Amino acid sequence: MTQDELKQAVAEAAVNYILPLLEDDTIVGVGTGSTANLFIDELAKHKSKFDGTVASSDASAQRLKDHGIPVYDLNGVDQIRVYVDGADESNHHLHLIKGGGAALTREKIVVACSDEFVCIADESKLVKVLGDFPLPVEVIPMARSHVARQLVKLGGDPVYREGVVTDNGNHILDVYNLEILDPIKLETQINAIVGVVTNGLFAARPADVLLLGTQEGVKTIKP
Ligand SMILES: O=C[C@H](O)[C@H](O)[C@H](O)COP(=O)(O)O
Repeated sequence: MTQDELKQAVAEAAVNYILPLLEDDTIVGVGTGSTANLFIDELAKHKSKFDGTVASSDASAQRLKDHGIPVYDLNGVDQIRVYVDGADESNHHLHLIKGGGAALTREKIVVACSDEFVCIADESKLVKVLGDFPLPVEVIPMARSHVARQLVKLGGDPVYREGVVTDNGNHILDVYNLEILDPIKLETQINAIVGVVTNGLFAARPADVLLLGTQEGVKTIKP
């Protein structure tokens, strides 16, 4: 199977995973990226079985609306039953790196409001140690150089993602050459730098389940 076929398989598996959770008043949290897009397309086939969604990006919100699926403002929603999203890397504890599509902050906010986080990814994303994928950090624009200097002190090589403005109006630094042996500690350290909005480590609140697309089928991995 190609990588795209593996992504399609996990998108379908995610819908099958959440179907028993859906009731008339259920709100589904929806992530961002190519894998999440396939999930949205599969979810649309069941749009009569739940209330609506909260999206983690303007792009996903638009795709959901194009399918006729209601998208709610997070501030008007009490409870998100389940959040489904892709990742750039996952270790075996389901600590993740996310933000390759610059949606990390809204993703982390929606995860924080969700009862369960289902991560969907093809097998190329599962790693022993996080950090081969450069860690995205969303920064307030005027703080970009200051934050970059602090990230160098933490051992990384930050690179400004030129031309990218997040949905929140901020910039992204991609931090190369980190060997992330303690993801929870590094997530906390980077978030403590003044000017950082958030970073792409999802370790303090990891995924609850990883549906991993492999050549042997979709595997369900729990920490
Ligand atoms: O900001 C983007 C998100 O964190 C994505 O979930 C992540 O980059 C994975 O995207 P894809 O499914 O396209 O590999």
